[in-house]
Amino acid sequence: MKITDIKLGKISVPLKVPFKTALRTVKSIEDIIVEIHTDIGNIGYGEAAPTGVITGDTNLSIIGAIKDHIAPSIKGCHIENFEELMSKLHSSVVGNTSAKAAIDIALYDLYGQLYNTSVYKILGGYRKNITTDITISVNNPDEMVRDSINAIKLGYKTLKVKVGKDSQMDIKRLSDIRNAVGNNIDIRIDANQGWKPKEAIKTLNKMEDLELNLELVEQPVVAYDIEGMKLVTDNVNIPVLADESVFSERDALKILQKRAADIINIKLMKTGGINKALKIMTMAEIYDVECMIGCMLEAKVSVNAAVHLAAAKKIITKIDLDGPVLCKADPVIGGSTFNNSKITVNKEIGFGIKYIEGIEYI
Ligand SMILES: C[C@H](N)C(=O)N[C@@H](CCC(=O)O)C(=O)O
Ligand SMILES: [Mg+2]
Repeated sequence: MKITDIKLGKISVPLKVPFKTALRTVKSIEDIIVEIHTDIGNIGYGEAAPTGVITGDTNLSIIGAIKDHIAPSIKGCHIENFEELMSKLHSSVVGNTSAKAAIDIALYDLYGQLYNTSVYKILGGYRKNITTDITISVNNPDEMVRDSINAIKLGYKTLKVKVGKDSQMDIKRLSDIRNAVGNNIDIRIDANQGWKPKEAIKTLNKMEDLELNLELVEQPVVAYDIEGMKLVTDNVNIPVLADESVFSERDALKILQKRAADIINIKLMKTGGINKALKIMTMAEIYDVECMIGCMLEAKVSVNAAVHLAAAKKIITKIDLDGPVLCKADPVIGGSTFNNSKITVNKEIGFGIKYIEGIEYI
């Protein structure tokens, strides 16, 4: 199965409500779709999300990286030579992890098609069903309480509450939400790099004193401050999860060796796809550290790939794959089933993506 062409397009999918974090506010998903075509008519689908404030990737940089660097290095190659393809993909250009993720996903799709097997089975086939949390955007406390109650009515048992804009107000946000939802709901919080290390320690210890019963705190401090994150990890009881601090295997190794965080959040847009994510998971296994699998604001093509990875691997114990359920509509035909918090991995060959509505080809 030989790669003959790589086509690119854009999709635009409005969100149900604006998505707000300490880093950005977004009203719609504007992602790049990749189609890798082959000489025998198979197509592999991938998706890249332009999360400039986290990955540095924009739609124009994604298009440029694929057109100018990645496509020329993999066109004409055979899917059978998968290891070689991965090596060419990752050495074609530095950085550009979202562009690489889209290509990696499309290549895994074709690899599954080549061997007539669903990707999650090739990767390990650990389980068929997973349960995601849902993000509660950072807003005024009343709005966040309302959004939390609405999420619980839909059956969500875990809320991922965005904080990090004002630590005093964050304590009120969390107190109000915990009061409103009771103690049977898991609450994890994500500061998206918004606090200073000492501020994070003070805020998290206060939240503990108030018995807010938080499952974990995600990326309390700025991504590059590994010492600061370790300081937080060593001085609070709430488990610390490294998100923006871990893109590469080297980043993960540093965090693991220093014991700077308790859990690692793996996202395909940070690792550059499944192949690199697998290496981070193996390191986490060696250090006996659990992993979350997360997503950026992504539609179902790339989130479906993350579902396959999560379904395949035991080391992933926490799921944050709510991208598709935050959207007003789903333009992707095929793939896993998203029924609010319940996700069932699909069994079709490859990733099972059949068609994507409304692609504007570039
Ligand atoms: C969408 C997911 N629940 C999430 O919060 N992901 C990121 C932020 C993604 C973005 O800004 O697109 C995270 O920080 O965990
Ligand atoms: Mg995060």
